[in-house]
Amino acid sequence: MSAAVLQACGIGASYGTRRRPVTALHPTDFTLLAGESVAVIGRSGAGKSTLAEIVLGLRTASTGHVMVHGQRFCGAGRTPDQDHRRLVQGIPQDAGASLPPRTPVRASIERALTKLRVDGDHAARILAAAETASLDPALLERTPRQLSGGQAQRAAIARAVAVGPDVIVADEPTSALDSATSASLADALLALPSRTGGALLLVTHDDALAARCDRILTVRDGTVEQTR
Ligand SMILES: Nc1ncnc2c1ncn2[C@@H]1O[C@H](COP(=O)(O)OP(=O)(O)OP(=O)(O)O)[C@@H](O)[C@H]1O
Repeated sequence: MSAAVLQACGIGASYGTRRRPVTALHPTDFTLLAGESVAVIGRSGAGKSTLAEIVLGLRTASTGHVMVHGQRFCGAGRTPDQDHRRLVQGIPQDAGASLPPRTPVRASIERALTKLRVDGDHAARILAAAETASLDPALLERTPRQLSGGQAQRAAIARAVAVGPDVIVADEPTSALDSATSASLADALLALPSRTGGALLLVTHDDALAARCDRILTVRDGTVEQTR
């Protein structure tokens, strides 16, 4: 059996004021194993992005904590340490959210590697990540504005992979693409766990895409159920 790479232990989130909190995510537990893909589905407003943002360490949980390889990654009132940020990386709905639009992709990835204190040969890492993301390496010299939507999403995948995370969280990464581009990007995404040895948490409204994942977490009104 594969090892647990990420454990969510009672993570929950609320908005509003301390006196009048509104629960967006009830305390929830789940585990991601090495090499597996897990879909997160549910209606609009159910709490999927809230869940994804907590796992990414972008949003502070109001309860619980997240462990990566048995070490505390983030928790209630606590964001990840700079040294740990690289462990979980995101692919957003729109690549523009992770890549500056006017900077060549290679330079943006290089900057991320430096900021996250990733050791080793950065050029080799970037090339290998482009290959994993099925991104033509020539496109690394272009800015996101000079790429199609699908190419820009592959560049965002390459950025996440180059960092060498244990977990990749993708929040509706195909929703802005046409169906053919979306299908080929889905193939690249679903190949990530076996190519990187890490886990993929994939938020999606696409039931067919979710069905291709190893497991499915369904969020209903802030409550997470494991439905497969
Ligand atoms: N910053 C915020 N302040 C107040 N309420 C918020 C905030 N962010 C999210 N919410 C609320 O929390 C709930 C969950 O939102 P979330 O974005 O996680 O849903 P979602 O399932 O990702 O929806 P969608 O599929 O439409 O992206 C919603 O009711 C939303 O209105």
